[in-house]
Amino acid sequence: MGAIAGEELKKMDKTQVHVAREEKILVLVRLRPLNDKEILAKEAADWECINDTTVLYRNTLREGSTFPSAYSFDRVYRGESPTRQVYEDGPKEVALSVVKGINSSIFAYGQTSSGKTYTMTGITEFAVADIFDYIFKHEDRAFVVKFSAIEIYNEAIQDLLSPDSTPLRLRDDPEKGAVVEKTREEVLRDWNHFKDLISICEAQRKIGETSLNERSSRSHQIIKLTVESSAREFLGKENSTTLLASVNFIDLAGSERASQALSAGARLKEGCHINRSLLTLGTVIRKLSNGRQGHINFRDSKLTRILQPCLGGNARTAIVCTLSPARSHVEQTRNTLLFACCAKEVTTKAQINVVMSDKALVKQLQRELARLESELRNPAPATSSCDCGVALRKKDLQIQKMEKQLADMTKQRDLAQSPLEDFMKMVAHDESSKAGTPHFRNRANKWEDGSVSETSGVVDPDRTSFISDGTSTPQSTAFRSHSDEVMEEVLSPGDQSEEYCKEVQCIEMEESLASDVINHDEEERTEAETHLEVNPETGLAQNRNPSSVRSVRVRKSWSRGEGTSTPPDALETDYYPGRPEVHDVALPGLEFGSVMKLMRSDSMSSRGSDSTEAHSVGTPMVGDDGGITSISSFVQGLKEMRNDDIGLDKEEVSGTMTNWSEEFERKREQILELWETCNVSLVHRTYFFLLFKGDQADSIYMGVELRRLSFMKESFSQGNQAFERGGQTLTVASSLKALQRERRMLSKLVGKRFSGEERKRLYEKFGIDVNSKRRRLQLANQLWSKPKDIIHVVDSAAVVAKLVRFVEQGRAMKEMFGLSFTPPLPTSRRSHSWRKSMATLF
Ligand SMILES: Nc1ncnc2c1ncn2[C@@H]1O[C@H](COP(=O)(O)OP(=O)(O)OP(=O)(O)O)[C@@H](O)[C@H]1O
Repeated sequence: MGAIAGEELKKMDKTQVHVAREEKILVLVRLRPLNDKEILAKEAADWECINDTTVLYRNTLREGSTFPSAYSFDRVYRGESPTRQVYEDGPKEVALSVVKGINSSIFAYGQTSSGKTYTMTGITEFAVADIFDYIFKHEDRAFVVKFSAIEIYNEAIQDLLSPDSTPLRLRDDPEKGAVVEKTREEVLRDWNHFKDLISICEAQRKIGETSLNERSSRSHQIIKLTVESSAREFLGKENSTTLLASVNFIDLAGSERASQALSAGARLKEGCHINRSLLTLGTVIRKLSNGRQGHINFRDSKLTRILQPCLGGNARTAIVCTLSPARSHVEQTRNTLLFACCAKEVTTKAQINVVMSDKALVKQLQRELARLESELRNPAPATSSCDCGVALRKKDLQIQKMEKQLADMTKQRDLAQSPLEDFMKMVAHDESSKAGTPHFRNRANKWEDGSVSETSGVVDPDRTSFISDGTSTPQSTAFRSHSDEVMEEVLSPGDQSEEYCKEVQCIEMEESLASDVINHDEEERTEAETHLEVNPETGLAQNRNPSSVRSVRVRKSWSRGEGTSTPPDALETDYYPGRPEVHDVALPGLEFGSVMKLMRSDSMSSRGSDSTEAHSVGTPMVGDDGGITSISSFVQGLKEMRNDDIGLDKEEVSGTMTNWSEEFERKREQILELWETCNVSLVHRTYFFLLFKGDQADSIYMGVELRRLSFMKESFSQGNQAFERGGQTLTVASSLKALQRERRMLSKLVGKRFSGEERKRLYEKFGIDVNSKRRRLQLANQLWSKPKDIIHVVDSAAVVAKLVRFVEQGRAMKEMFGLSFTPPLPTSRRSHSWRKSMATLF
């Protein structure tokens, strides 16, 4: 079967050619008169058709019922309405669709004894008569009408034309749906033949007596007429086509209450099957009426499988719902009406079914092909405008796609730019701070000249500085820990405001550290809290809750304060592809590698410095941002210093070579002391100490370090600023302040890097009471504090190395960084016990 095509179809008038017409199921309601039994029982007729479409429940005794009393359908029929009228008003048109190649179904639904068989018998006869009539009137067409009939009895399919009671099988056909196999089909010859076949069916159909119906149908009966027709003029020709459709006349068994039908035994069993299959039908109809949402359980009964095409498929369908008006059946009547209400919402999609001969099909396809080829060769104006439309639509799609790509790329660019812009702002701020005009603003708190809003109360646990409301100047509210007090005299107002800005900028990075503090054990919490003790001098209150510290943290800063020369390049490892991860020394919160890169490069250019920050060595390695420099930046700084003319000549180098072992010890002692005097970063000391252990190739670095430190010491002792490379300056105070900050940062790592047991051993080793408060800070303060005690030095280096995740790899590391200045000479291994110490310490 297929769509309408072919010569023959050209003969059909336009109204006949409806392809896949969608329409609602036609629903009629027929009210029968009270039967003799009901009259005898003086039953009241509670239902009445008040017009052609509405049936009304008239029971004054039941007023106040929640059920509706009026129901409307396509047509309703009162008891005295003849079946002919019922047929003519709707089922006729539906049934006669079959002669035009459209499948159709008419079925009766209702409770037992409501008049289904009475109605369907009439409708079937009228329809067949009309079909015959149509055939007689259309002599130009050759018709073939086939008759078949089945019943579904107790969920078994029986052929009503066959005496064989063997159940028929139901098979799923991909095109036709459920097909009953081996059904006997009779070609109808005439009216009489039809009547004979109907008689056979009536004789075969299971009828039983119940208290409600003497001749109660105990099965669902389906009479099927299949109508084929072809135009006579094309018969036998290769271009002939055939219209093929079926009409089903379905007389359902009636729902019944066992108590009312007084059924028992076989009747009761039949009733169960009937009710179950009708229940499935009701469910299917209800789901279909809801718009086919979800699974529809057609396969739950043979009835619904067979009826599937009638219920929303390729068929026109009419349902006649039959009712008993008797008061005793009011519930069953209501159920029927509810079914009818659902059914009228169900839509079917019928189409004309055309069967083409193979030859006709080939010819049809050839014609279609020729037409398309001709269109291609000679595009009509209409066609070309159509092409233009298609091209335009394509272009539109392309534009839409490109616009989306553009939007995505813009988003990506903005994402990449935002950290850069942030940094630019910071740099700008840095510059303006230097110029003495601090004007930093952060998201949470508006600062002007270093003040902060009342609600914020920013507390930096590291600097233990407190910033209060606008009435308190940074100077007056500066709250310092004991270690910061020494800085008092060196902080100018400008310095302070800049420092505050930087602190806020640092907050984001420090947040991770703070959260470590918060999330660690109680000991850690105690330390963090005691860190924020009230300044007894100012008596200013402050927020001591670490979580409030976190809440105001805003942004990481990569700028550095003056006097702190450690570069903010803890992620410098990004510039050393392939470097073992173990060399990366970065504090928590420094995982913004790409951001760092951007900021770093921009920072340098904005300052007009020639890599100043990356080249500074030896000064405290924790900047204002709290970051600890990486080993790579440390090495970079060493190389720069080595390459510069700092007064070392070859004679000096070669002279020291002669007795290098002694020279090394001597220089190392000096360096250790100078580190302490000049407040050199503990991380720097650790790197240097662990990298340079006595190889002659190290001599140049030892010399450079010694000279640099000596110069620094001299400058400090004269009260001058020690210069750092690139114009950076360093004072005793600023170097000490940075060193103290570094100690605090390191103290926060103690809980992360060492287990509880290891910490306990460390406290004991460094003479710290394991139950004392702020013992981690005590430990950090102890590190590298005894330059003359080599055991202490070795232990300190081991602790710091672990805190910053530096793993000494001796020569391999140095060579990797290209630190050998002179060709390697035979090494005289010193008996430094640091390795041993590292192993036993933790
Ligand atoms: N509209 C009607 N006018 C007059 N008599 C009717 C009408 N409808 C039904 N009857 C009569 O009511 C009785 C029951 O009808 P019928 O057998 O058609 O009911 P049914 O719904 O098919 O019952 P079941 O489901 O038990 O088979 C029959 O005697 C029939 O003649």
